[in-house]
Amino acid sequence: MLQVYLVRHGETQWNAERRIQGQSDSPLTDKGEQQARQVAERAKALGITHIIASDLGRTRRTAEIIADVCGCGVTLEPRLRELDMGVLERRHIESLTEEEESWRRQLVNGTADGRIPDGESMQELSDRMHAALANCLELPEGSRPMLVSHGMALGCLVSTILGLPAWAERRLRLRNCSISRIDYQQSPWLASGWVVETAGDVSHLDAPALDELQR
Ligand SMILES: O=C(O)[C@H](O)COP(=O)(O)O
Repeated sequence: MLQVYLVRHGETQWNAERRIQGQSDSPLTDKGEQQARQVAERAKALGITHIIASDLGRTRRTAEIIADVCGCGVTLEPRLRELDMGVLERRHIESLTEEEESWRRQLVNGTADGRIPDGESMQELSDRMHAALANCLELPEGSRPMLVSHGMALGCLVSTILGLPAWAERRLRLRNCSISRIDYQQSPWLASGWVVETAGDVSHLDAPALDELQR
């Protein structure tokens, strides 16, 4: 049975400032670096063999820290990027006009084909995340990969594995440096294929990220 571990990157400067990132980027905070080091220790204990990361800076940095401790390389996978948040990227979430907030709420409240102007729909996000995940099935027998990605991207992947439509209301919170596990299996008691074993585990972290305090 193939186990795939999913990690959201460490806390960034814009996470802390509640600024929309999407496919724009900001550096990890000191806490984000600390979180990444704690994920790395858990990854080593789990016997992670491959680190596959979104090519954005915050995920690359998180992956590098994990890979250094696990002694493996990092493969960059652009399909693991965060949802493209279009014209609202870089904007502080409290600064949005009513119309701009309505665009963002379409993504949060579940609207088929909802998107921010110049951005991506949740269905488009789901399609590319599942394509990136499917590549893990090509890894050598006995591999144990860890995918380093983003909050909405991983939330969409886990939700769709559970059978929700990509545009379903967002009700799964994945904290910075949380670890989720999905298995590809043929158990007689579960649907064949991908199943969710754990979601959003933060037991390896010793301090909440700012976004936990803000929400
Ligand atoms: O700000 C965003 O774009 C997302 O809501 C969170 O993205 P992140 O997981 O890359 O921080």
